[in-house]
Amino acid sequence: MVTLQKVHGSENSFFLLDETQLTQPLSDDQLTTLTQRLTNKETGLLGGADGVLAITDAPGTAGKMTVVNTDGSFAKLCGNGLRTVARYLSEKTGQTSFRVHTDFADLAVAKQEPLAAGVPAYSVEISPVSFAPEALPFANLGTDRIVDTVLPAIHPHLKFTAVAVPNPHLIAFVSKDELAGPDLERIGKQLNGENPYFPEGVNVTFAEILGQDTLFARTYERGVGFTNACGTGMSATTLAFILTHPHQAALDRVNTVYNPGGMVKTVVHRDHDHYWIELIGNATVTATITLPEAALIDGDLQQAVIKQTGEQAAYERFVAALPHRALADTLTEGA
Ligand SMILES: N[C@H](CCC[C@H](N)C(=O)O)C(=O)O
Repeated sequence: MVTLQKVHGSENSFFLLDETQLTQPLSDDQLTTLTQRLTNKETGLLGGADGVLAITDAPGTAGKMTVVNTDGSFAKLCGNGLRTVARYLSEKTGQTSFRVHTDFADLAVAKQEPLAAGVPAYSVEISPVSFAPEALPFANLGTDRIVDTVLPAIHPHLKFTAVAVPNPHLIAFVSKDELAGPDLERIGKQLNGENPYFPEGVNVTFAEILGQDTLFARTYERGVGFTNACGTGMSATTLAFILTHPHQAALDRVNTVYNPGGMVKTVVHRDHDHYWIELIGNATVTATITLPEAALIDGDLQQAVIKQTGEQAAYERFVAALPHRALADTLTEGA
């Protein structure tokens, strides 16, 4: 039998699968097929999800995280998901501070004080960070560095920042009306379909500046579409905030980022010539799913035994008490 978890960070939801339970790890094709099956909002389990987080052994770290978007594409990193993987590995190994392996870096993670009763929290390292065109990749935009830059091919007057953390992000600071308007979806769809600018797609975030060190972020994700939150997106956005609005944000200072699914904290650090971002937020397990290994491999979900954990109620109490809920509630994607 195999047990998966249904998890979320800021209501950005995933199925978490510890592949070390399996007689052999899944192939990339099997993981892609399983992800599309499990996460489908109509035919998947528990109303679907935004992706799958697969854990495998990795020498010298507590384990490796592989991220698959709901469309089956692989992602370089997932900030909200990494917090739930940190919790899973902490509870599995008893460690509270350790590293999780990804193809691009071994990332430091640590258990934090709960955000509220029944709302466990973890901090995770978001890195490596790069503004280089080949890191996103981007091309055909008339520049090899996009920081506070108008990109007429994408929007007539918004100023964008593009950064890989290491998955690709394109960020603009906008008004409240623009945040709720049609442009985010239009740009998200344009740059995640066939296009000469971001050939591998890009996560697009619009953020409203609410005050010093305080943002509201909404993301149209590569490989998913709108989600309630994007951890790497909120991390990249606070780096862009510091670079483009130096009177309202600063390195090594705590930022609060509200999103349709809740809230996270970030701190942007700079070591010599490179940035890294600390992302702190909830790691909630809403259910466990148990089924025979063969049924999992075959995508036969009929046999799945589902147990709710009861944690969602505590998370909803925490979110209900947050400021800016009115704006969030107008933007929440079905949980
Ligand atoms: N859609 C993203 C991966 C998930 C990132 C997001 N869910 C997060 O929390 O960082 C990509 O393809 O780069």
